[in-house]
Amino acid sequence: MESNAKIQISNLNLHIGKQQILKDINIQIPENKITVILGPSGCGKTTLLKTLNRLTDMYPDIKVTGTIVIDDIDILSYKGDITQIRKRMGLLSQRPYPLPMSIFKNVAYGLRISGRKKKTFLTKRVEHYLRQASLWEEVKDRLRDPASGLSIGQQQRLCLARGLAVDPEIILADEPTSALDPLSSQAIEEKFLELKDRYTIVLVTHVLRQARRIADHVVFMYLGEVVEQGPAKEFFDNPKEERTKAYLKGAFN
Ligand SMILES: Nc1ncnc2c1ncn2[C@@H]1O[C@H](COP(=O)(O)OP(=O)(O)OP(=O)(O)O)[C@@H](O)[C@H]1O
Repeated sequence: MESNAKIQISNLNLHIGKQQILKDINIQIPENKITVILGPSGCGKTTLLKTLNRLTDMYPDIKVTGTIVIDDIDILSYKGDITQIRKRMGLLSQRPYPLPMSIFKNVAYGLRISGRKKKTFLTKRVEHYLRQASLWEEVKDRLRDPASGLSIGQQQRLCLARGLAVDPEIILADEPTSALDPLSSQAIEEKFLELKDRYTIVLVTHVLRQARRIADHVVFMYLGEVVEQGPAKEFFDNPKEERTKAYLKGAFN
């Protein structure tokens, strides 16, 4: 394994019923970098992301083989409490899903379930994570209002704050800007660039321009396979595979 690989995926295969969705995937995801998983619709990006925190456990007809090693633990064969694994990863989905409660409680939720209930502690930490997600200034005077009253872009930043509050090491983001306006998208991208010093970020997107703006490392998938992967500069400036070259030219977006 590369010395700085945070996540090592080896020989990963995933079937849903008889259909093979992921085919012999081998990926090294470097620590404290933004790894972008790129590829056309239906190539398996979201499914791959779901295997990383074992969300695939929820589907009885999914069969997964191979290994996903995170800091020396193969999370696929891990028999302990899966929430311990999931707690190490914050998840951002395409559309924000704030909990049906106040802005404050949304962020405090993760802290509360891990047993931190003291009011003064919660107040400080909620401010801290809202600042980290660049939302504090916009919401500090209405922390008790329902989160559903925020704009979609604000809700996504709230979900980021909620995710950060459980103190993860990894952020998994599935097209987190696809429902956002350009300014809100930019805010999320800038946040990721800032956060990568402290977190390993895995971002699924099919927006090439976004990948060019923020990726350190790129994994290009097509029809359930990894076609090519490597440092972003090399990937964009000097792609090796014909399918990558075609994709970068916009042949099958
Ligand atoms: N629960 C499921 N049951 C059956 N097939 C599924 C299921 N989930 C995903 N698939 C299939 O697996 C393939 C990969 O889907 P996935 O959502 O991972 O692709 P994607 O690259 O994320 O696509 P997009 O960019 O459109 O979100 C698709 O052919 C999809 O139809």
